[in-house]
Amino acid sequence: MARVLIVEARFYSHLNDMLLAGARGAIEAAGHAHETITVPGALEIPGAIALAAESGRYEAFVGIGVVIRGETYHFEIVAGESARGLMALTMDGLAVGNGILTVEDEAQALVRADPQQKDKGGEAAKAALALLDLKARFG
Ligand SMILES: Nc1c(NC[C@H](O)[C@H](O)[C@H](O)CO)[nH]c(=O)[nH]c1=O
Ligand SMILES: CC(=O)[C@@H](O)COP(=O)(O)O
Repeated sequence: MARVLIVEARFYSHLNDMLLAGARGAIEAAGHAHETITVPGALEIPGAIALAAESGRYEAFVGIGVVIRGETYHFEIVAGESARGLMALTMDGLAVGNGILTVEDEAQALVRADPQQKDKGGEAAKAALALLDLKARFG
């Protein structure tokens, strides 16, 4: 049984609740354990995963969050840099799934957060577990 750490940026609680339900459901369906920690925003997710990875307590990680475009360039920074940070962790050999929604509006977020619709939380968890399987195969 693997221990999966979910790192959520709780910027929109109702959306995160759906994303977390999808991610947790996927992890439990695969027979693994999960723990969740919360950070202020998506920009803090990669750093939190890096810190947690150093503990050696977890075999896989899932980033969960929602970034909705506002009026300024900040959307590009938060969306792009959180994704870049997670990709850097993956390229460094960690099993990381990216469940950070980067969307234009809440309607787009709702469809993607809902486990009964696009289930991006569950998708991210499955991606992390797929990388964990590859680590076992190639490790
Ligand atoms: N606007 C959103 C943010 N912004 C906050 C940043 O992620 C970060 O916490 C801050 O810049 C301090 O470093 N975060 C989200 O997760 N979603 C947003 O829509
Ligand atoms: C993605 C964001 O940072 C966004 O929510 C911030 O809104 P604004 O660009 O209007 O400050």
